[in-house]
Amino acid sequence: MTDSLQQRIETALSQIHHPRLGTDVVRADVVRDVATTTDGKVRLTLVLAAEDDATLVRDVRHAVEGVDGVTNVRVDVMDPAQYDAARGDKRAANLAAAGRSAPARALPVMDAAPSRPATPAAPQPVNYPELGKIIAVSSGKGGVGKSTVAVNLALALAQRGARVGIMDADVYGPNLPRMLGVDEPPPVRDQKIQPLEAHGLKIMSIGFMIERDQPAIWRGPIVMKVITQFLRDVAWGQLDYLIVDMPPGTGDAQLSLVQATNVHGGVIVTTPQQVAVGDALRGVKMFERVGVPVLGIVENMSYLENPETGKPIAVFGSGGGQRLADEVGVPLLGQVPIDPRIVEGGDTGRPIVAAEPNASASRALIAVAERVAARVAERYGAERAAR
Ligand SMILES: Nc1ncnc2c1ncn2[C@@H]1O[C@H](COP(=O)(O)OP(=O)(O)OP(=O)(O)O)[C@@H](O)[C@H]1O
Repeated sequence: MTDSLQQRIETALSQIHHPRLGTDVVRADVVRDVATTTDGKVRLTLVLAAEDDATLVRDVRHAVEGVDGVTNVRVDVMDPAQYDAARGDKRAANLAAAGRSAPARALPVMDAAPSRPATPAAPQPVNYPELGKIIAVSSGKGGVGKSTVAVNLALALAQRGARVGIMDADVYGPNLPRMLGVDEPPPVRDQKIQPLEAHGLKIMSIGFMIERDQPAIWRGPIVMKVITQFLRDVAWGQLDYLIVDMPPGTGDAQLSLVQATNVHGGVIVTTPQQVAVGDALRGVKMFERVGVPVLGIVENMSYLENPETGKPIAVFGSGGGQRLADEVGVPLLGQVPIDPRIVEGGDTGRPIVAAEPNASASRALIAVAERVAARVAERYGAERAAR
């Protein structure tokens, strides 16, 4: 079983091209130490040089996540020198075993800063009252439409008259600039970063800070620093909601992001297939572990609409989102149909709720926003007395 899982992983990885080395990542020998468990957990090390494109991290993770039988993926990123040091330095390993300063566990990294010692301690959550209610949009797996839901949820809340900011914490694939049609370095005034604005939203993205295709390897501590900076040093003004587009997955990085501040609610995005393999459930558990109330589940790509009758065609089966919601005792916030205009709008900076407000998908997303607002109001009071 383990062997065949390993083989399937290798086959999936061999489809990923390594641009700098001109071959696939398996032949390029940059994926090392692939470890699997019988329940489908995978851990591997990706060796990246400073000049490599960080999107390789996401591609590798997505490829492994897509392998049949895989339930959880963890990718540790190291540069070649770190890898050699970590593998060759027995003295450091012995020290670590003796409980003294452990060797640096390389995590995703940006820039060529010297490696820092070990994983950072869990940060103390800081309150930012001016940010309003902080809502983290997450998913157990990549590619389920988490960013799409985050962006359209933010827009629909703004259309209801709320003051809304949206922040992209997805370091491996910051999608917000493309999806919202804004992409320039944010200006800095009075030592505050000014968020960009589009469609009535204030927007901050890690994507604004790095050049497209710029070599960027991300390191855990730096990611945390960027997130803290986004919360603390951005001139958001007074908001009613800050929507955070989280990195996909349910690992330590996600937890520490949620621990940087008091998150008021989590929204889990899933597709009917992901419900079946339990990724969405893990997403719910992740929030529960750190005491973030789960506002509900959004089932995305739930069905296709029959173009003639308008009736739903359940391509991937139906009822999964509702069953999961019942199982974990949270509401199903909505079922968003498959609509090619979502892809088009995402690529051209015109999210569907803004571009086609009457489409079924938009109506579903607007209803999600209404339920989110209602759940938040139930828990914490109305978004603003005057509204
Ligand atoms: N309901 C939908 N109908 C059709 N296409 C959709 C739908 N929802 C999302 N998509 C498309 O699926 C792709 C993945 O969506 P998105 O980037 O929002 O997912 P994600 O979970 O944030 O992914 P990542 O792991 O890359 O961050 C995009 O091309 C998006 O336009």
